[in-house]
Amino acid sequence: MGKPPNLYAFQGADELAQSLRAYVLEAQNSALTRHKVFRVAVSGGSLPKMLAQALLRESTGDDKDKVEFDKWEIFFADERAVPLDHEDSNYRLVKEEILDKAPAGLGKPKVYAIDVKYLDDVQELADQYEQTLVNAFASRDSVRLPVFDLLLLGCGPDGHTCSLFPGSPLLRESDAWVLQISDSPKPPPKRITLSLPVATHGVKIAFVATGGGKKDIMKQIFDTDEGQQLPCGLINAQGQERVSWFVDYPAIEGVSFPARRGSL
Ligand SMILES: O=C(O)[C@H](O)[C@@H](O)[C@H](O)[C@H](O)COP(=O)(O)O
Repeated sequence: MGKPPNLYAFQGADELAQSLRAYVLEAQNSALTRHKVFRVAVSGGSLPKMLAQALLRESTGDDKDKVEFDKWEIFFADERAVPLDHEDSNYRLVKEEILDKAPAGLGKPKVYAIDVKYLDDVQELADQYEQTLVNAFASRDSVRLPVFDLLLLGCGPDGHTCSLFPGSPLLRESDAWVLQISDSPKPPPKRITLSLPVATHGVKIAFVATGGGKKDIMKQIFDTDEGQQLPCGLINAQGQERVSWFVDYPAIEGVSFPARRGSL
């Protein structure tokens, strides 16, 4: 039996962002020591904004507190089947919130967007994105699953994460790396998403969930058996101590699972 996931709770966004920065940079530094590149998967929703608040704040000047974007490879944990400049695009969100605002001194990451040639065929869009991962992570023959150094995920009010929704047959996928969805309960309906095995195999997996709107689902995920069957709960169960949640106090109001408050 491994250890349970880590639940870190903060009074407000600023404290959360500060600790999220320390956590991401620790993951970055250890990945760079291991293989000179930092491979990250990011979600949409409120995450890119919080990530910007974490990464674009002033450095402490410490050697370890340095964002090295030129060594980052950014992938999408899920993406909507829309053009890259569309208001629903997660790529656009990450670009506008983080990349366009990053000072030049941090360097430029390599960003793996979806291939918009395939927008009309979501299965092909998913297959092509899987091929992008195959190429980026070397040949699939030698890699059973792509192992991201860090996955940065959000948690929906129904317990979904990436575009893996509660009760979806996609949760039973054990082979494919990237899946298509044509009837997402959260609009827009057409999306691609990493599969559960890929989402749970990260070296580190972080969830960011803030606001009182998350407290009911947080209670379910952390305090009930049924919650462990929800997509976020499945990642908690399989990822164990590799999973860390960054939440604010309103999001864990009434949650019994022990949270570490105020710092990592
Ligand atoms: O593209 C998406 O729809 C997201 O990747 C989705 O999985 C998101 O992370 C959650 O819905 C939480 O969203 P919030 O952080 O905005 O609550």
